[in-house]
Amino acid sequence: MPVRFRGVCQFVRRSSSLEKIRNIGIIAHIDAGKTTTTERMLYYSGKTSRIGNVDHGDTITDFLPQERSRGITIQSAAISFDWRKRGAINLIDTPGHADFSFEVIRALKVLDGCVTIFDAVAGVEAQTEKVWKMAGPIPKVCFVNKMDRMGAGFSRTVKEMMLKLNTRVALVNIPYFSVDETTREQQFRGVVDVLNQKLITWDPADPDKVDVGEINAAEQPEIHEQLVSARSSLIDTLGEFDETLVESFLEEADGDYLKLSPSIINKSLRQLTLNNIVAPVLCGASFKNIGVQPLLDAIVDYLPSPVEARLPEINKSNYVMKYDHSRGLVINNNNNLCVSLAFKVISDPIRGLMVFVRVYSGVLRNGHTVFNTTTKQPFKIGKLVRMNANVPEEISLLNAGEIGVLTGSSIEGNVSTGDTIISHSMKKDGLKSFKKNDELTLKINPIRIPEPVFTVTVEPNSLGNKEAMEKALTRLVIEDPSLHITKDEETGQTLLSGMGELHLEIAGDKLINTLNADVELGKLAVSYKETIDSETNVETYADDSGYRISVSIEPVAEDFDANVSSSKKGETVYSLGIDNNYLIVEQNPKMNPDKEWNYQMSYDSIINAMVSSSIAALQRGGKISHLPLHSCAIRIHNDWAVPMDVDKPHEVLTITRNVSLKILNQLPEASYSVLQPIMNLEVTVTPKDMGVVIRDLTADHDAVINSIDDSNTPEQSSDNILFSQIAADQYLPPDTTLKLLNSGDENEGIKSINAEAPLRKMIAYNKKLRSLTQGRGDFHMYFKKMERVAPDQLREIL
Ligand SMILES: Nc1nc2c(ncn2[C@@H]2O[C@H](COP(=O)(O)OP(=O)(O)OP(=O)(O)O)[C@@H](O)[C@H]2O)c(=O)[nH]1
Repeated sequence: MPVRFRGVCQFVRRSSSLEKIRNIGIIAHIDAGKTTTTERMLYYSGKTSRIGNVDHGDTITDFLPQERSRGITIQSAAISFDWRKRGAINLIDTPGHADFSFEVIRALKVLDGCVTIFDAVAGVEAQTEKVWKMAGPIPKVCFVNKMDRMGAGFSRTVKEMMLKLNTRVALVNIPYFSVDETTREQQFRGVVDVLNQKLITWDPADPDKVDVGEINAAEQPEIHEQLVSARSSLIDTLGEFDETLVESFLEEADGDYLKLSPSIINKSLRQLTLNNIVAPVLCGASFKNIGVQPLLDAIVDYLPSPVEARLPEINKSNYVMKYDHSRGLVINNNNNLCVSLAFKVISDPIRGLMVFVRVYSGVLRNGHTVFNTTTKQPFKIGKLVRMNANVPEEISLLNAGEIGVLTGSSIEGNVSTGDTIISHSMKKDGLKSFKKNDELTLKINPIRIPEPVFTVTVEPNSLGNKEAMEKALTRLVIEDPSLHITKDEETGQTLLSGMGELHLEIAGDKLINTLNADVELGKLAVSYKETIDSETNVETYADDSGYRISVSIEPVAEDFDANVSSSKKGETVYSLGIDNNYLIVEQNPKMNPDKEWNYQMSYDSIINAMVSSSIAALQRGGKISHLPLHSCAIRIHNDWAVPMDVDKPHEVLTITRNVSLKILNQLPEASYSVLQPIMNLEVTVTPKDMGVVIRDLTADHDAVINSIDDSNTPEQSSDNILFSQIAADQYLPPDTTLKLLNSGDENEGIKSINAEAPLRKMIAYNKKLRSLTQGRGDFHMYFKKMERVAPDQLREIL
């Protein structure tokens, strides 16, 4: 499929002032319309000359063959475009399927704002709730999409937003319907612009025809009444938090809701959105090309520029971080300190390794030598590019606040997802100007990797293929760190673990068809783990050459937070990356890297050796079934020491590993437990199917039912009593086409069953639900926690 970007030269993008840049993501439940909306944004911005369609497999951002054939987004795609000279938007279209949540997590790490899309028929769906929570304090604009569908409910969806997402809303526009002359049915035609008091309608036959008209109170009394109510409600909401707006309302507008100027409302709404106090809401039907231009305006009007975004979380509490309007973020008062985060790595068959980075401070330049503070290695940047989905555009530099890609053979093996990169903004080889134990140890807090719950065995089809298989697997994990490779110590088999059935299916497909590995994948199995229930002994290794390492291992809680614990005086906690495992190093005053360091080995290489050996020891597994250990912390006590004259960390690695294995072995089998993944389920069914589905869930799937809600009216909890009151006070226009398709039949009053169940009981449940409900039921499942397996179930599992 030829790429259809408009314009001849895509290689020069005007450098935009920082205030105009918007680094945003589109997040939502699967199928809400993220890719369809992105495609319209590209078209209306002038970036493309034709509108692609998800259902025809020809959109810009879903460019992987698997995405095009399945009609779903699998990986986040980044694209940059300008909007009416007002904004330079860097947009990441994220996947909605729960199995690809890591793609959303890593995109959110580098984004300043997001657009959350809602399906107006389905309302606030399970994965939308999840990604909304994941986005946390990131400012959000909401878009109620698919307003053209039968059963769409704008107000019902907005009410759900308040109740399920506990957010205050500000209706920027509300839907406009008119009667179709041939069918005599109400049809979604456009929106009422609440701020500018205009009626905006789109021509269904021509995507470029938009009509902006006045609203005449005498001729359109109903619409006018809705406009007055919506505007009053909007101003009242903003007024609760913004005294300046109230003053303008009383003095300049004489208390008349229609007189307050759009610019004053906009300014107030922008500030409250940036502070995450309210979420602006708009509506449309992207598929019908309705409502996308106002959404683009809202992105520029309400979402932050890189000089207004929240500050990155770094490991240096003593560093000052300040925004400068021309330079962007300045860290540690050093204008030349360029700090970037690698948030995504892909290997392209033509261009080789490509590393997506977000520059937080300073300027990242082509050809400069940079320092990876995670691996402690310097390397040279080859080319810098900006990606337009899968089409690169060469650039010479990236300013603070921008997102781009590092390419070239010199980056190969030097940078992975989550690494922090430091460089000098002006000098090519300027690393010497940074202090070894200061700027060069600065790290942006790591990207959280979610728990893998499913595993498959991967076997080479012939022994000669083993090396190629391992190489391909390493490549796979470099691109997607939510996939994990481990070895079964007993059978010697290679295991590939991931977040769900689809995740592993796609990974297997990529391994065989893209990375050309000649392998066989085994049957899907649940990832079980073991943990320890009590602390081990403290075991000390000491010898005459100067090594002294005392180790003990302790269980940690499921919600253990390494960052919080690290702030405890006298110890540093290092996450081991997977399985909620950690290394805790107690400070030895005699071995302080911040003071004079006279050792041949660097402090970091000692810690790296301890981390590697801790991972190896915990992977060796527990005593019940040699399953990898989970929720454990290896503690290095404060008497540790290494010889001054040894320059390789090999001994540290061996000693830590052997001592850890010894103390784990001393622990009796009764002190070990097996853990299994427990999943949250949300099953949506018609009342007719509810009985049979609940019976099946409890009898056959060991599910515990937590609640049964009307799918669109969340259960009342103490958390949302406040928001129930807020929802009751919020003006919401009548839902014009609320009637469901086939209304009057059993589809009315869809119920949502919220339950939890062990993952091992839920394999292939989708297929079973479809057969139980003749295809009417829908189901979503995501990881909740690891839970100890009761002794009577152990035999069944093992
Ligand atoms: N009727 C209607 N259908 C829409 C609209 N927007 C999207 N769709 C359809 O909804 C389906 C899903 O659209 P996508 O854009 O792929 O949704 P998505 O949120 O990107 O999906 P994932 O990335 O896979 O999570 C497709 O069949 C679209 O044609 C809309 O405004 N109206």
